[in-house]
Amino acid sequence: MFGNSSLLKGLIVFEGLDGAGTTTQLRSLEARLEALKRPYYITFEPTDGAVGQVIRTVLGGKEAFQRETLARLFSADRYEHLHGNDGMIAHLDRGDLVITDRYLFSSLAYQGLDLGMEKVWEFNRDFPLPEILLFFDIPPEDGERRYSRRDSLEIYEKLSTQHAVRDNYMEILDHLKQSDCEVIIIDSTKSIDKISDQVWSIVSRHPIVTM
Ligand SMILES: Nc1ncnc2c1ncn2[C@@H]1O[C@H](COP(=O)(O)OP(=O)(O)OP(=O)(O)O)[C@@H](O)[C@H]1O
Ligand SMILES: Cc1cn([C@H]2C[C@H](O)[C@@H](COP(=O)(O)O)O2)c(=O)[nH]c1=O
Repeated sequence: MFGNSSLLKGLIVFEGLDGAGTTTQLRSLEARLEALKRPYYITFEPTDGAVGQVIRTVLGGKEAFQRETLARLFSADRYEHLHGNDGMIAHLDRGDLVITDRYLFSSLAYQGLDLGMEKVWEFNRDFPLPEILLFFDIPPEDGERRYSRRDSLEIYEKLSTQHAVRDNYMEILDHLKQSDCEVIIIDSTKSIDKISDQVWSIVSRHPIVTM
């Protein structure tokens, strides 16, 4: 896994368990990039495109697909997210710093639970790796406390599942040592402001922000 993958300069990925705080940190990062008037594109997976909307019905429990169908849908959504007309590559070509909330590592960690990571990798092996991966690390119990405040839960938001997802993420981070992707682990139990400062200390040194 990852050994022969290419790297997309200017692409930063946020990953973590449910409730790790990636949405909160993306908002904070967006405010800082906006204030500095740096070129950026903040995005997420599953996307709000046609395939992403179908995926959301499955995550919400309204629709049930075969496990492999779901893994292939995430991969199809990602293809469009990356290569679509207004996709991540188009933004990178325009000179934007691109930050996405979740990417192929989520497929490996979550769909890997049912199918095994090697099988999921088959559907994702052609996607390039990001330049930087920020992994927002949180004990599953803390994540659960945060997402449990929501009105409705999604299919993966169960404590036992989150433990298994975290194990998969740890394996993924280990595999990434074979690649040129820079992996940074963020302690997501810290305060929102402290994490925001740490994220900014990493992102603000990127050439697209400093130039
Ligand atoms: N560092 C933090 N300390 C305490 N609470 C936090 C922290 N970061 C986020 N939260 C709170 O936890 C909840 C979940 O945060 P957020 O939506 O950012 O997580 P997420 O990683 O995007 O979750 P998911 O992937 O499940 O959508 C929110 O109520 C948010 O205010
Ligand atoms: C991209 C992607 C996501 N998932 C899962 C992970 C989360 O449980 C949800 C997305 O929820 P969020 O609150 O919007 O972060 O979907 C997945 O299983 N596989 C994937 O590839």
